[in-house]
Amino acid sequence: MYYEYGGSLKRQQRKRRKRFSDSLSDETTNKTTHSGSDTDISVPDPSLATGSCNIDSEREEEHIDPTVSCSTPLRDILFPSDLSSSSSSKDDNENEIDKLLEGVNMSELSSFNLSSAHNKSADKMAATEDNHFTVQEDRVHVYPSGTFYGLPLTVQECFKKNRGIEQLYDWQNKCLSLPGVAAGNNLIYSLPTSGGKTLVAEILILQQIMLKYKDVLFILPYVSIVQEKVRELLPFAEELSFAVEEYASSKGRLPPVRKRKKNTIFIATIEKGNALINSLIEINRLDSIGLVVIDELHMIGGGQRGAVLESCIIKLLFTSVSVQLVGMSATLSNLHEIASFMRAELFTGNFRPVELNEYIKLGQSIYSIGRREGLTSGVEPIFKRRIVGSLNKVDPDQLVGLVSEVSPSSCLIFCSTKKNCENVALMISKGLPKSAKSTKEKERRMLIQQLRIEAAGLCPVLAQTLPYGIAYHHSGLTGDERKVIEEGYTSGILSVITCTSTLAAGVNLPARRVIIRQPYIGQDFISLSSYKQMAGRAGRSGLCDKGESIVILQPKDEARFLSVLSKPCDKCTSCLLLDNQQPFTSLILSLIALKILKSSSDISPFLQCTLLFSQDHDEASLKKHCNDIISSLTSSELISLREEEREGEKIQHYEITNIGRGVHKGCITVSDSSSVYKSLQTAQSNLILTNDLHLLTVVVPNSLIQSIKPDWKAYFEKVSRLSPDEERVADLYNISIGVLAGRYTGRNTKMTEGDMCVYIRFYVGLMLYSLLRASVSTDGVWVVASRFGCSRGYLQSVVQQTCSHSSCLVHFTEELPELWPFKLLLPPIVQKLSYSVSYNLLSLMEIPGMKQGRARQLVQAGIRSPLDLVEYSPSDLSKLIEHLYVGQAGKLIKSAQSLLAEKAELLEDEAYELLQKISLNKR
Ligand SMILES: Nc1ncnc2c1ncn2[C@@H]1O[C@H](COP(=O)(O)OP(=O)(O)OP(=O)(O)O)[C@@H](O)[C@H]1O
Repeated sequence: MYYEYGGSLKRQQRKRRKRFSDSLSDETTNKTTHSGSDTDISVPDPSLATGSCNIDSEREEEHIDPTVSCSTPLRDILFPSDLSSSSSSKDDNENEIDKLLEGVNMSELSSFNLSSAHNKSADKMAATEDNHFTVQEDRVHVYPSGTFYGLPLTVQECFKKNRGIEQLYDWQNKCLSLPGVAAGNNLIYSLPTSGGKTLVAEILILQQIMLKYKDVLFILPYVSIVQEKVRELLPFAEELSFAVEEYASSKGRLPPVRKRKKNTIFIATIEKGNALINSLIEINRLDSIGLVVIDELHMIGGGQRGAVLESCIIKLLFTSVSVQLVGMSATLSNLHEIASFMRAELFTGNFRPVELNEYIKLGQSIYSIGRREGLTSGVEPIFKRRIVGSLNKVDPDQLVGLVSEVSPSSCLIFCSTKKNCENVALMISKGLPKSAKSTKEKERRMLIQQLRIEAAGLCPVLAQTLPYGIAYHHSGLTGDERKVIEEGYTSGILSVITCTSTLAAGVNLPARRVIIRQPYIGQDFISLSSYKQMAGRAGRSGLCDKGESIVILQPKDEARFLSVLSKPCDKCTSCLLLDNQQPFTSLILSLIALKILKSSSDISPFLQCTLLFSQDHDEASLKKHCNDIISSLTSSELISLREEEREGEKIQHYEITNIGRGVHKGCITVSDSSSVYKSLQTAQSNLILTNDLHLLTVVVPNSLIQSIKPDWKAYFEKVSRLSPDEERVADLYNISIGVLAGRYTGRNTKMTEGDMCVYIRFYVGLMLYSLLRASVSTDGVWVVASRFGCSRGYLQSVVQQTCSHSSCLVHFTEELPELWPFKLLLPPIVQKLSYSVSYNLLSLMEIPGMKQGRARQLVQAGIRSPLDLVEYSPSDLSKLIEHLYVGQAGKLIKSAQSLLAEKAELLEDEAYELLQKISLNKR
């Protein structure tokens, strides 16, 4: 079935024209009453609507639609072009709209591939293979002149000023000019790493925020990337007057407070994004979201997290609210399948602004990865050159030579293990000539100082490598250490980073040369998508004019590596049926809780919204899975059923129970639900609150218990030194010092699986407890990690996971009145854990970019809160705080100011929302 671009465009034009006309008549007939309660000022606001100017007229000035006449001075500033003087009459506006929507022919898009899987405006329909195909698109959407893709020219200025971007790449322009994209259809686009995909998403986001006045959800895969994106968008938010909110780790309010004056970009991890969508569906506010952007869409095939992402998309497809979905990826092979699932237009290309040359190194020779003339399939090495210098025992891969060749340009070296990263960093620093230390000597000394102060310590390996401009980077380092190293590398103080594969996906650090030391990640052979992620870090526009990647191969790995390269990228398959269909079970429970899946008659349309269905098409077997799940949810009392007979057919109606709602709200796995409930019930009848040890042991997530191997010696020693109050907690869990001694000495190793879980739970509880007690000292995390025989980064990740689980338990217990004490006791635990600092630092740690060491220095100088901090000028603060440079001081003060302004605005918005509810109730 061919997708009629022209035909559908006409329909969209008519629809859109109607929308614009409606909004125009609203504008002209009732200037003060807008649809949507957030802009309805018919409700009096005694506290805010005083004075000559009311809040909503301010809002109108801030959000100007270029297609609508407006006489405010701000419009003239934002749209200096002829548009600002367009007539306000409805007919003229309709003509203007016609002009905006008119498509014109364009030359062939030979290097791009466009297809459409589904027209978003069409009714929900079964996604079948023949719904999509590739077409040569011959029409483009033309944006009004004097605008930047429909946006005010200030947006263009912002990109120039903050990113140095003068002009869009040809593909970016073509993608944004697709009529379907401009009309709000779903979109998937796939280009190589560094192709500039994010910019397209950002322009689409700004169009929603500034032209359609909708909020946007931007889903990114990792906490670090979310935080980086928040930092990147803050200057835009300030200049263009929108809000940016972080939804990662313990941050992000559910449901979000509705803002009156601004629209918001919620930047979220997959899990938080899903929770945000749930919360908005629950309060009937999903329509405040106009667009959901998903970066690294291939994550959909990535196990449990992939299943959460798929569930999130399914909810958006299955609700009646229309939200535009945009997904991007560099490594998706079954794009058509995913596009069919997401009912999305597809745009693919091979553009890379900076050339990437890919090599392999075998022995002393470098080969280009290529296709020799006449070769019909696969790739093969083409000899390029020999590396000068002999192989030696210390540096058998000639890494020192490979790094020196590009020095002082940047180089990333991917290693298969964390230990290997440290060893390679040390080896290279020893192999370089002493003179290498003289480059950027002062800056490197300052960086070392920064690690000591802000990240609370300097590890012996980094102490040796940093003077040479080399660092290692992996999950064993604390978040603060990683941040300092990343900043050092981005600013050019460091030129070499040895890292594990997580850096390729989790941090945006480009390099002139990327070296992959072995084609392995841990024990596993490298996959094509991991290779592409790593190699793709080489060469970024603005950084260098070309990039190179070199994979070091041993002869035994050569054939296997070349075969990986010649295969297509990994296929993304649905993960809903993994782990005994747990994700599918959670999704169904969630849909019932959200009242989207109400009865057995909704099953079929729901299934057709799943990736499972797009990939499998076997509705009968999927229905069977659903029915099994419904039965198991009923027998575990998470839902209840009511049967009805309609026209001779039996219909089952689904109803969520209290515990079911708790499980859904707390994002608890259904299989864990009864054990979580029981453990809270048991704990409640014996709560020990004379210290935090009991509560901390209660909130340890089951998933952690399965992955931790205790250091039995440390465990034994710790338990032997417990205070009487702490011993009472150990007794509650039946922790025996004799058993611990047996494990430690290797004599008594027998233990049931259940007992082992209890012992590990208490062990993790002790780790967290020790950390909170040690947090009064600067190096708490270092001391506790070494005491428990783990890395400080790992300890932080244990804290992070426990924090997330504790937040889940708070939501779980909120729905269960019988577990009321936890609703009150857990939030302070989450807060303490999330920063792992003593109470007196908590307020300062809320400032974005604040590191623990710096917060301690500030408190010692009498600055205890963001409010105290904003009293200072950058130069005074710099004089007061040792090793804080004026620039850094200025940044901290600015962050504190933004935080306070944000909090004040939030309070205002909350008050307004409350007043609005009161006044509605009175009517
Ligand atoms: N039109 C442009 N002109 C100049 N630089 C650009 C342009 N578009 C993007 N860039 C820059 O190119 C770099 C890579 O862009 P971006 O991060 O968007 O790529 P990507 O395709 O999203 O890569 P990845 O798959 O690694 O996330 C960034 O530094 C970005 O600012």
